[in-house]
Amino acid sequence: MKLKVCGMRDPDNAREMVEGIHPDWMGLIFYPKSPRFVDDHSAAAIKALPVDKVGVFVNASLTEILHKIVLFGLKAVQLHSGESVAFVEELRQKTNVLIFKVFSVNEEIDWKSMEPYLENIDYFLFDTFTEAYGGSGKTFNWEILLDYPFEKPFLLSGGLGLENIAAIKALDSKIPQMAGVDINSKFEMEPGMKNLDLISRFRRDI
Ligand SMILES: O=C(O)c1ccccc1N[C@@H]1O[C@H](COP(=O)(O)O)[C@@H](O)[C@H]1O
Repeated sequence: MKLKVCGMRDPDNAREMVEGIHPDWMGLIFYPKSPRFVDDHSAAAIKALPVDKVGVFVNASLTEILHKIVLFGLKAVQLHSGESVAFVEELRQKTNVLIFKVFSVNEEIDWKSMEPYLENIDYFLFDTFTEAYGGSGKTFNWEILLDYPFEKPFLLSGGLGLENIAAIKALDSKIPQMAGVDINSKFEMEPGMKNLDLISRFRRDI
């Protein structure tokens, strides 16, 4: 199962995380209203670390996303708001990084509305709905995902913690398209500062 550790912004904490955990991806949140917002100075320091970086964007312009991809050597972008199909298509044409399209889950998922994105993205990512866009620390009802109708792989997110390991593995065994997990606020000492001991335990047991 792939592992994305999101919301890193302290270069020392990020380096220790990469050296100790070797995640598949590290997420950098470029949304100024997030308590995990990474400024350009810190992102530049993190750029050199040997891990694939995912830029997380909320209501960002195409120009901003393309600029950050080049500036920080991003390998993927996570589109965490209501980006249109046309927006994603244009992004796909202008860059070759992986695209994760987020769908925030409230009570239900409208599978039909996801279909037009299929040809221009690499992963769907399911997160718990929150007015703050992400980082809620809450899980959603994963039963909904048992009806997942596409071949496209997806990542599970939203409030994942050590207490969810057994349930994550059970879900993973039932849905072949589930490619990995995205962890964030449940592994923090404070917003943006990860507890590496907790992440190691998660990595070991997942
Ligand atoms: O973490 C944030 O502050 C955040 C803000 C805006 C958009 C995305 C954000 N984080 C993403 O939220 C999910 C779930 O996080 P959590 O486990 O519930 O804390 C994760 O994908 C982060 O990338």
